[in-house]
Amino acid sequence: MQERMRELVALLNDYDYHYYTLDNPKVTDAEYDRLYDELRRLEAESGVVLPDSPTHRVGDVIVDTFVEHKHLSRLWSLDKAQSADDLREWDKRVRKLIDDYNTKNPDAEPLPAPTYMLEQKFDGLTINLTYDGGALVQAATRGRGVVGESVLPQVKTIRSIPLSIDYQGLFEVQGEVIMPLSELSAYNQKATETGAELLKNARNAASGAIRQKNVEETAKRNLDAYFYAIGYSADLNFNTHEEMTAFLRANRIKAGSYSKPFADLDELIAEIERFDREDHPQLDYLIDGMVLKINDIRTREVLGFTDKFPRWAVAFKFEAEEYSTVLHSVVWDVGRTGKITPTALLEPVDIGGVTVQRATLNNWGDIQRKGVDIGCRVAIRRSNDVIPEVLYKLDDESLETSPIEKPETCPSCGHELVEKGAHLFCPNVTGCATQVIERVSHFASRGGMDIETFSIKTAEQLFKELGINDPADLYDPQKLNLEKLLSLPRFGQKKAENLLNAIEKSKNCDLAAFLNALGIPNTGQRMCRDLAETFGSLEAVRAATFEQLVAIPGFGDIVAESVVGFFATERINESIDRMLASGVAPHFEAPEIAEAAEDSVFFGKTVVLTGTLQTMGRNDAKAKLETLGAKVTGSVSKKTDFVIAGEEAGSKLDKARELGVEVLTEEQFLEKIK
Ligand SMILES: NC(=O)c1ccc[n+]([C@@H]2O[C@H](COP(=O)([O-])OP(=O)(O)OC[C@H]3O[C@@H](n4cnc5c(N)ncnc54)[C@H](O)[C@@H]3O)[C@@H](O)[C@H]2O)c1
Ligand SMILES: [Zn+2]
Repeated sequence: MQERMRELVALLNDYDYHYYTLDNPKVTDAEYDRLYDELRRLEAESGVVLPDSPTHRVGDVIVDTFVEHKHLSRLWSLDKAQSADDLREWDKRVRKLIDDYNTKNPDAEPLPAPTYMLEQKFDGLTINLTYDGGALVQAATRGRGVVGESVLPQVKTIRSIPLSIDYQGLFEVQGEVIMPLSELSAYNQKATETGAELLKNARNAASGAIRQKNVEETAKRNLDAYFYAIGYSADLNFNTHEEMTAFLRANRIKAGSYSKPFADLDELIAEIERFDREDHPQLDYLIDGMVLKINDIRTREVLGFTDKFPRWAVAFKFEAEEYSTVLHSVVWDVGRTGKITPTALLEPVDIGGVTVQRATLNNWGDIQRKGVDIGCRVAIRRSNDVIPEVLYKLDDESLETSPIEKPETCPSCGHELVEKGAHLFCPNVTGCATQVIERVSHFASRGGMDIETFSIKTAEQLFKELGINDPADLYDPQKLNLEKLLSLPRFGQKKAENLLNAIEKSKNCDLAAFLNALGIPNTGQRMCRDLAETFGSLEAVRAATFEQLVAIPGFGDIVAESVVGFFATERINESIDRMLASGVAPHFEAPEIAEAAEDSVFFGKTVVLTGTLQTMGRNDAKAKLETLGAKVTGSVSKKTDFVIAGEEAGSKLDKARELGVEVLTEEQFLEKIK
C-alpha cells in the first residue's frame, strides 16, 4: 500500500507541475481527481500521509520569473463532493458541528441552522486583489495559499476590474480569472488562420495569459474575472455572505450574477441539477461545478478550517467535460462537397455511461495544429448529441507513437487529392461515388427538394446503375424514365411511378428549399432562407455580389465568398440551367406588405426582438413588423437598426447597447406600430 501511495504522490506532484506551472496538463481533470481520490482513500485507511503528499496542501507552484507576494490572509482550496449523497454527508457533518457548539456553549447566542449560499464554481485561475485608499494596489495568484506571484500589470488588462473604488479601507478580495468561451473560439479561429498555436481550453488559456511576461499578449485574450470572497480586511465587518456580496457590488467589483440562499438541502440539490441542465450549457465561461457556503459569518468563524479548506463550504463537481484516451488510428471519409474528413478511432472510454470509440479531428490542418499522433494520449470533449471532438494531445512519454499519414488519394474513388487551406478535397466531383450519392441524396432530402420516397439507397442505385451523378439528371427524361427505373432491381411499376411523380412534384419548389438543396458550402437552412428573403428570386441570388451578401445580418466574409464562388462555378451553373430548362421553378413568396408601410419607421429596416413581450407573442410581433416591410433577424450586429427589448432581455440587449443600436421598449414599439 505504501508503495502505491508513493507512486501516486509522485504522479500527482508531476501532474501538478504540468498543470499549475507549465499550464500544460498531462492528464484530464477527471483522471487527476480519480488518482487523487485513490490517494486520499489510502491515506485514510493507513493513517499515513507522506510528507510531500498533495492532499494536505493547496496546489499551485510559484514560477520564479515573477515577484512573490505574501497574501495578507491565506487562500484556501475547497472540499469536494461528487454526488448528492456526498453533499448530504457533508451537510450532516456541518449540522453536527453546529449542534456541538451550541451544546457546549449554552451561554453564547446559539448558531442558527445553516443557510447555504449556492454559487457557480468558476474554472479559471484564482486571483487575489488588494485595494487600499480606494485604489487597486496589488494582484496575485493563489500560489500555495500563503505566497503567490504578483501579476498586477497582467490583471490590469481585465476591463471589468475597477482600478479605483469608493471604499477607502485596506482589504483583499478573491476571485477567479476566466477566458470567455466566445473569446477562446475567436482566438483559436484566428490562430487557425495564421497558423499560431491553439489554446487548449479556457482554464489553461486564462492561467497562461495571466502568467505572460508580455502584457500585450495578456490583453489579447480579453479575460474577465468574478469575485466571491473578501479575505483580509482592516475594518470591514459582515454578518452574512450576502452582505459581503452586496458590498462588492456597491464598489463595482464583479460578483457572479448567480447567488441563491437555500435552507433546505433537497431543494438545493434539485436546483444544482436544474442549473446544470438548463443554465450551464448557456454560459459563456467554464464552470466545473457549484459551491455552497454557509451564509452566516459567525458560524464560519466557529467551524474554521482544516489545513487545506474551510469546513463551512464545499464544491459540488459536475461531471467532467474532458476525458482522456488513446488514439489508435484515423479513418478518412469524403463528404458531398468533396471535403476529406478524418475520424479518430479510440481506445473505448466510458463517458457518462456511453462507450465512446470515435471522435472527430475536423480536417488535415487540425491534425497538424493539434500535433496528435497514432498511439498518443488525447483529451476528448463529452458532447450529448454530436460525435465528440479530439481537443488536444496530452504529454505521455510512455506511449509509443507514429505520425498520422496524410492521405494522398480519395478513400472512395482513389482519385488524387488536392489541398486547399486546412482541407483536403477529392476533385473527382462527378465520378466519386460517395460524393455524388451524398450530394444527390442531400438535394432530395426533407430540408431540400423533399422528394418523397427518395433515400440514400435510391441515390446509390441511380448512380451505380444509371450513371446519375448530378441533381439535374433527376429531371432529365433521357437519363431517368419509367423504362430505366423498371430495369433496376427492386423497382416495381408502383415504386417507379411514385418516385417519378414525387420528382415531378418537387419542380414547383420554394426558393429557400432549392438553395438549401444545392448545398452551398458554409450555409444552412437558415441562411438560405435569408438569401431568399433578401433577393426574392433565383436570378437575383445568382447575381448577388460580395458586398450585397456581407450586408446581410449574420453573413460574414467566409459565407459571402462561398456564395459568390459557388455561383461562379461552371458545373453548378450548367446544372442549375438544366434544371430550369426541365421545368424546375423555385419561387419566393414575400410576406404581404401593408398599404402605406412605406411611412412606417420600420420600413426596410433590420429589427431584432429579444426578451418577453407582454402584449403579443414574438411570432405575432415578427409578422407585424414584416407587414411593415421590416426584416426580422435573430442576432444583433452593426447591421441592426432596432432592438425591441421585452422583459428579461439578456445578452442581445447588452450587445445592442455596446454597438449603439437603437433600443425600443415594448411601449415605444407599440407606439410606433399604431
Ligand atoms: N489535469 C491535471 O493535471 C490537474 C493537476 C492539478 C489539479 N487539477 C485540477 O484542479 C483541482 C484542484 O485544484 P484546487 O485545489 O484549486 O481546487 P479547485 O480549483 O477545484 O477548487 C478551489 C478553488 O475554487 C475556486 N472557486 C471558484 N469559484 C468559487 C466560488 N464561487 N466560491 C469559492 N471558491 C471558488 C477558488 O479559487 C478555490 O481556490 C483538481 O480537482 C483537478 O481537477 C488538475
Ligand atoms: Zn473521390
